[in-house]
Amino acid sequence: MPHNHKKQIAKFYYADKNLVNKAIDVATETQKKWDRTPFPERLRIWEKAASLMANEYRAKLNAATMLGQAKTIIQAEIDSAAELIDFFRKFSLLDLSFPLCRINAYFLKEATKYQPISEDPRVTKNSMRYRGFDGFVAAISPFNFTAIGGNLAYTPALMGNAVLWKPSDTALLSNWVTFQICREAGVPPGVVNFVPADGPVFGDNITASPHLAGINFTGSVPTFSRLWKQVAQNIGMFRNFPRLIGECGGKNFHFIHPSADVESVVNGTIRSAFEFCGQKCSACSRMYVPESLWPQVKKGLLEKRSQLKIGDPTDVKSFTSAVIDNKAFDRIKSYIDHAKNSPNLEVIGGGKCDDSVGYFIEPTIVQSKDPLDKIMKEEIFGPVLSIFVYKDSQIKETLDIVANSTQFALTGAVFAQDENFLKQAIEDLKMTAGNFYVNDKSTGSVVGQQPFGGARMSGTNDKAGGPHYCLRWGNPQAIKETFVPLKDIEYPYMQQ
Ligand SMILES: NC(=O)c1ccc[n+]([C@@H]2O[C@H](COP(=O)([O-])OP(=O)(O)OC[C@H]3O[C@@H](n4cnc5c(N)ncnc54)[C@H](O)[C@@H]3O)[C@@H](O)[C@H]2O)c1
Ligand SMILES: N[C@@H](CCC=O)C(=O)O
Repeated sequence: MPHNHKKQIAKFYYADKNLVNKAIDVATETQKKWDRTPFPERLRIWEKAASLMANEYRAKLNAATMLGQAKTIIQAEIDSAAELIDFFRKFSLLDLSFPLCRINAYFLKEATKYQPISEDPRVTKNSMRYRGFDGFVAAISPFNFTAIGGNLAYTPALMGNAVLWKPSDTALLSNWVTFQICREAGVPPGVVNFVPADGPVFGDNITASPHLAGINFTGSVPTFSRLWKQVAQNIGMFRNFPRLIGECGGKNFHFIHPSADVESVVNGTIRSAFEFCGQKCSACSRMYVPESLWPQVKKGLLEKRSQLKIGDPTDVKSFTSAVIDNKAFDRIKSYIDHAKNSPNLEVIGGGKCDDSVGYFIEPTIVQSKDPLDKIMKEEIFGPVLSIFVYKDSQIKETLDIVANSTQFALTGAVFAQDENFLKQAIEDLKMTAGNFYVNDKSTGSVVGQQPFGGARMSGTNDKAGGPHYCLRWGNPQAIKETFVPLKDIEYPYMQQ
């Protein structure tokens, strides 16, 4: 769908301040009833939604993701089929009240089966139950993963919350399809409220409501920082301390050791940097290569890059398509222009940008003589890979630059066959990534296998797709029941 057409549809359906506030009222009211819906019933609905996504609506979801977000066939399948279904099915197997256990969900059950100690069950019974929050949760999702939108809105809902889901302007179609499927599966009206809106209109109004109980955000650092500040400014006004979860950007690295397998390095880097035009928060965007391997790595990267077909996402031969919109096009192009104009930088592959029929940017490789140039430090969120070639004698110093030159800590990878080096690198780079890869690319986490999230300015690291994530949306209540009469106010030592 051409972007300006999407914008027109979006404007037509955008919620204004009054509609956002109406949705808040509906959610706050619905929460009370929804929270009383027993877990087995909620689980049946989630299972049904996953089944609809996996069968009847799989093609529709994938097509919506391809048309709306310009994902190729394989990228759409990874996202709006596989990952979205995994979020629903793996989380829906989290059964808090019945001993239903399946292999994929066993770790979730382990995390939630804890019950407090009851020293003498004839006298007292202690238990813990999970409620939703006393208010509403705002789920604010990014354009780049249909699955992330589904997870942000429906995991809090599974835990008993009522949600306002604000989709991204540029992912409306697939997110709407997800919402419709969930309604068909039986999620009652008012539990998840689909509220397309201008970002600031939505953000300003939810943070002005006393009923805001949580924000489940994925997107850029500036947007999350703004929301956090607004919550802080209004802190005396809320009924709860709103729970803030935010997964943000990255400047993800591939560090190559002289002992690395060059073929893995080349293939892993091309895929990580250029799949979906580098518009994955985990995409490799900076790379550090030793001088001794540079001729082979450079040859491999340039050869593979030149074979990539960039075109219509519905063409099975396309590796990637256009970037998401004109704003992204301008931002990415400005970094490529910077590379073309800077004496420290050289564009060694790609570099062409053409917005005549779509926002097309060639997969671009830039070599930087300066490891601290902004192109090596800032998130670009596009198909631009920046490379610093280091002297083999300066591994330690280069690792230090990898660890401390950006504000982010989302994903990173080291490639090496030398086991002693790997042991050392895992320690030296400990704080650089929430998701760390050894001899593998920095993208492609799978729900339940590599729980996802970064620290530092990359986010609150609550690990979507892992056992702890659900608990962040639960509001546990400890209950003590006493079975013997309370007969006295005197303490035992007074009775002698
Ligand atoms: N860490 C992760 O798991 C992860 C995953 C995907 C994307 N991302 C990050 O997301 C970014 C790309 O996504 P994007 O371009 O959609 O991000 P964005 O920050 O521009 O938008 C995210 C969402 O916030 C909304 N928004 C904008 N201004 C707002 C405001 N003032 N109040 C409330 N909501 C507002 C947008 O409309 C959108 O729905 C990148 O930085 C990427 O790294 C991170
Ligand atoms: N699950 C994704 C990360 C999502 C970010 O956009 C990956 O690891 O590729």
